[in-house]
Amino acid sequence: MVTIQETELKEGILKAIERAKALSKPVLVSEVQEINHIEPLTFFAAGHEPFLGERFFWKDPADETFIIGLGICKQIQSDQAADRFFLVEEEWKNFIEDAIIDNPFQLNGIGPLMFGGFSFDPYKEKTRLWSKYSDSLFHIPKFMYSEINGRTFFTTNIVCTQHDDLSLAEAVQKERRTLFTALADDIYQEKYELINEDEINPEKWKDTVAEVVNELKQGELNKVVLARETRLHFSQSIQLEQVLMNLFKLQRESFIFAFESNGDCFIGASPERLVKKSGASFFTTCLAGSIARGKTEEEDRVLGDTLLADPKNIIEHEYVVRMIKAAMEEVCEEVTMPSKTQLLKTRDIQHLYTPVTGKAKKDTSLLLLVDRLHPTPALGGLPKEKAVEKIREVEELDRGFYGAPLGWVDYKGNGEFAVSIRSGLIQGDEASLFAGCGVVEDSNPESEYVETKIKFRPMLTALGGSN
Ligand SMILES: C=C(O[C@H]1C=CC=C(C(=O)O)[C@@H]1O)C(=O)O
Ligand SMILES: [Mg+2]
Repeated sequence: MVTIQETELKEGILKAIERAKALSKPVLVSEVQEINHIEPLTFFAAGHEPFLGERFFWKDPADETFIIGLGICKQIQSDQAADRFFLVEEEWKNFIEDAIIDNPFQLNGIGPLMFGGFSFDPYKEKTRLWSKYSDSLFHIPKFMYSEINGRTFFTTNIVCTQHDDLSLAEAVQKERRTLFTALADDIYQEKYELINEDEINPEKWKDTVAEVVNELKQGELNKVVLARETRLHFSQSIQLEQVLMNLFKLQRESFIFAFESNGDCFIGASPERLVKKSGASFFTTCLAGSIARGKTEEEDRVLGDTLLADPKNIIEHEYVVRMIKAAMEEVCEEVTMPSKTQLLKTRDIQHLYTPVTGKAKKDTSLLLLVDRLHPTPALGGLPKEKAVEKIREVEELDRGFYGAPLGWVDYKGNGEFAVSIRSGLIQGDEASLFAGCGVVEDSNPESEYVETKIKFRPMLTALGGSN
């Protein structure tokens, strides 16, 4: 059994209350302790009772970083479209500025940290589908488990006001003890079955692809990514723990994420990094151009070679490389990337892949890079603004958080954002899945349709819908 030490939480809280009085504003106290290993999913599941609707889960493709948050000690939320990345960063900085932080460890992803993301396009007309997620939404958890390069940590975050007293420490310690006791429980399991899949207007979607191809031929636009939705109905409420467990088993080489908000949950397994910051180093990814996996090793290799040599996919990928390289060169002193395009393979699909790294110029923040990169031509198109306008005009779908930056930033400014593809929105006994594809001059609507069908597969399988 994992135990937690009763620490100097009281001292921190007393200090924070004093500071809250002096500054006349709430003050965060954050305490980090190194603990024994806990299965990340067990930790997430232990929050089922006390923190349902207030949890998040994050795993990176290399299994170097697992971050799971339970409860919300502070929310950063806005529907303001202009300067949204900058505004979130400002609010985050203000919040941690006067915090009392007890963290003796020099690692990223522990201590005060905000987790969340942004909508794809805050200027797109909203529907009810995404009513639980504002255009910018971040949670600072109450309790957080981090596994960083094999070491495991527990963070407690408490916001103290001038009206609080020491009873706050007792309440938090009690909550912590209850949580650690729940770790011994079995993961709660429920039997739910897919009863019906409703693809939203596939024929109309193909017509839109054809129309956009015609426009691309006229030359003003080079590429537009078009996405679509499929709606699933289940026999009873979908059990998130189960879905996460399936993603965990089947999509290990991807980012795996879940982000609950007011009863809904945005969840997925994305192979695409938007950007990671560790000190002055930035890591980003060009991922575009797709083909199916083979049934045998030989067939898989042939498909991979076909993809690497296919002119339509090469150009689809090249537009992404061009844009990301230019964006990185603007904010970095040096930018490194391999000269040859590589393949990235997940269980259901393979992609053209070019990793890009850079050493940032002084004072370049993670959210500044997010602003420069989002949406890359892997989700928007080229030229960026015109492509996003085209999507806004022709796409039926309300993308919400799909295809947008989702991830975390810690109090030192380090963190990581994935591009939240291969994802879905779970709403009780229903779910919407999203998938898109890069439309270029040589695109064929039927093949793009088939490509999006493959891209639904990771989530569909995790939900028990196909294999
Ligand atoms: C838009 C999606 O994938 C993007 C990422 C990789 C490959 C893509 C493609 O080949 O079209 C897409 O640009 C999605 O999965 O919904
Ligand atoms: Mg494609």
